[in-house]
Amino acid sequence: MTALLRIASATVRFGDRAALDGVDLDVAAHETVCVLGPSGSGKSTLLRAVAGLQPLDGGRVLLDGADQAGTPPHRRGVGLMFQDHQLFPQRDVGGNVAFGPRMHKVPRARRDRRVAELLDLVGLPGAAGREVGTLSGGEQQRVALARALAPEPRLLMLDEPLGQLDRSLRERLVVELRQLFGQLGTTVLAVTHDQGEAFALADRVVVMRDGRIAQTGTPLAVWQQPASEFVARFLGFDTITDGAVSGGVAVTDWGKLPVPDGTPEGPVRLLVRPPGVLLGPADEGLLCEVRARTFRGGRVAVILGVVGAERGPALEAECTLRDAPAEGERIGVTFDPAEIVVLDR
Ligand SMILES: Nc1ncnc2c1ncn2[C@@H]1O[C@H](COP(=O)(O)OP(=O)(O)OP(=O)(O)O)[C@@H](O)[C@H]1O
Repeated sequence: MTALLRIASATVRFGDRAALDGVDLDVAAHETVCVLGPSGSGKSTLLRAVAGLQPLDGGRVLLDGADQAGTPPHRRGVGLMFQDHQLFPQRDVGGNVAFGPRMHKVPRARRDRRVAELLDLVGLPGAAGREVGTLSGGEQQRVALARALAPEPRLLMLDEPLGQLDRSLRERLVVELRQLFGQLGTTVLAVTHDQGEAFALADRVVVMRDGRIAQTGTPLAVWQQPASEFVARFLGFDTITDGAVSGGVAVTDWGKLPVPDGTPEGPVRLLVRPPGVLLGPADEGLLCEVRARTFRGGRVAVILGVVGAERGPALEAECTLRDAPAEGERIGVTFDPAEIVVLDR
């Protein structure tokens, strides 16, 4: 199957620094791919290169198999929605949404029908006559989305689409967006620095670092098996330590940890995901003391120090509020081998 979008060895340099450094990425039709990464990792440059707003210094961008070199942005059939969605303030909602179809000389009656349909879809039925200045931030975002969808782009690209909205609104909109893209069969390439947003929206996530792809996979696969320390820390996992593997176990600051079958002997870097840190009575397993508790939604992150190794790295467990031990309490820790990940160095 041909990818709808193929990015092959894409390279963009600013001076002697590569903002994109040989990036390869395919996006299939109807797929939603979210590009994640810290500030400056090249996410926006990647979108701009696909849109034709940023020339490549090397490599190619293909849409439906056709090399886009020399094709100007407005002929690529891609829709773009930026963080500062920049609605036209002098036009009403309908005028904003109809902008693309008008440029493509779509007849008025069809245009009006399309505007009404799209406003229904984004949850703003009947809003065509409203002034843009009277809309809330979330409503403006929806209008920007309807405007980007109006010309029926073969690829929709979103740059921090929900960036400026408050968290609860973002969480709601991201669910709506996912439903909407599923319903329309839209192919989406989105950029965000917010992992929660990416994981909720994407069929596949791509984590970038310094202009390169650090990891790509389904949200679940990346979450459960971060490939490297960089990806693990970017996702917020800090329970990482060195170990020495021998005979199927790793000797670490946290005692002997089971490692996955096939892990080579010798030094390793290990991540213990919080669900793999199991709490029990103080006389069983590794003796730890609760240093702190942090509330995260309905769960509690329990930060543990190993008794007798106070300077060693902290462990983090995850509990329900009811099961969370109190600060200062001593408990015994055992480890679930399924949650131990060997990281690439
Ligand atoms: N026009 C430009 N001129 C010079 N350097 C640039 C230009 N555009 C981007 N860069 C540099 O390229 C690198 C990648 O930038 P890019 O905007 O793609 O990152 P990003 O991952 O989207 O970051 P953010 O999350 O902060 O938007 C950065 O180091 C940036 O400073």
